[in-house]
Amino acid sequence: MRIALLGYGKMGKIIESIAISRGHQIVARIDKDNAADLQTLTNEQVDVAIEFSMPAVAFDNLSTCIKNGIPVLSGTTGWLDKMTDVENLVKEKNGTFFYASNYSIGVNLFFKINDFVAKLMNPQQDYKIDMEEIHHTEKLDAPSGTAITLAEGVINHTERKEKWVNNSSEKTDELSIISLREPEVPGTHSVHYRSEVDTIEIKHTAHSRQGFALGAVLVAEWLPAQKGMKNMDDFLKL
Ligand SMILES: NC(=O)C1=CN([C@@H]2O[C@H](COP(=O)(O)OP(=O)(O)OC[C@H]3O[C@@H](n4cnc5c(N)ncnc54)[C@H](OP(=O)(O)O)[C@@H]3O)[C@@H](O)[C@H]2O)C=CC1
Ligand SMILES: O=C(O)C1=N[C@H](C(=O)O)C[C@H](O)C1
Repeated sequence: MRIALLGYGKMGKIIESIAISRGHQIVARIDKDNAADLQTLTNEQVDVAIEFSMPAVAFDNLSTCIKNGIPVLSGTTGWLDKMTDVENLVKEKNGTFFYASNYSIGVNLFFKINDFVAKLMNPQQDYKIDMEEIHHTEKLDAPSGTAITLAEGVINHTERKEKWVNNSSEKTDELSIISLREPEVPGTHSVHYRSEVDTIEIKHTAHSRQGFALGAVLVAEWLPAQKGMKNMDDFLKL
């Protein structure tokens, strides 16, 4: 398959090496210095684009691909306020777009575990719920996209929770997400249910970025045959 990489940083480089090891060809590497080259890419040169860039530029990158008829998957976090615009563009252009806050298979199983635990704990009012995410110090956004997905899972299944906040909170209707930044951490997420007598904790620890990158390449292999807005549940049939 002919792949265009949009964003050639930490993730772009690992995705490149996995894609090549699986027999694919990297036909474009778009980064800050050659960002204008994206305008010239067409679906005759590229089968799929993989976008891991930065919150401020992701929407423009994705829109260009959709306008140029290139199926595109994005892992960039911190731009989701523009998702409705992407949906409208995909409809208008009959395009193909895939988004996941986390491409690791393990994290997507963890999302399902999180939903199950939240449902089970919903009636247990003695437990206070809070979350923590830890990432490397270069991360631009907080809370992480993965933490937001987990928080949405908890809120959807917990009657007393209305919204998440990115600070410590004692309000019953708020779900607190604490974001910590430490050198070299690829991504650790935990959800805690704390009572006077015990704590129940579910936790996912990424040991490297390999799981995110492999997931993105597997989705890229599947995506060109799809149409419309797609996500990990469609891909994994979870
Ligand atoms: N969904 C998932 O599974 C995962 C998501 N992520 C997310 O992916 C994104 C990228 O992560 P990561 O690779 O670690 O970040 P990096 O900062 O290492 O890489 C981002 C790259 O984007 C480049 N860039 C800047 N402007 C543009 C532009 N206009 N077009 C294309 N590229 C551009 C940057 O260049 P320069 O440095 O020169 O500015 C940099 O090389 C983040 O939002 C992160 O949260 C990360 C891991 C997993
Ligand atoms: O920036 C990162 O590194 C990561 N970003 C994603 C997120 O915001 O959830 C996924 C993963 O946790 C690594």
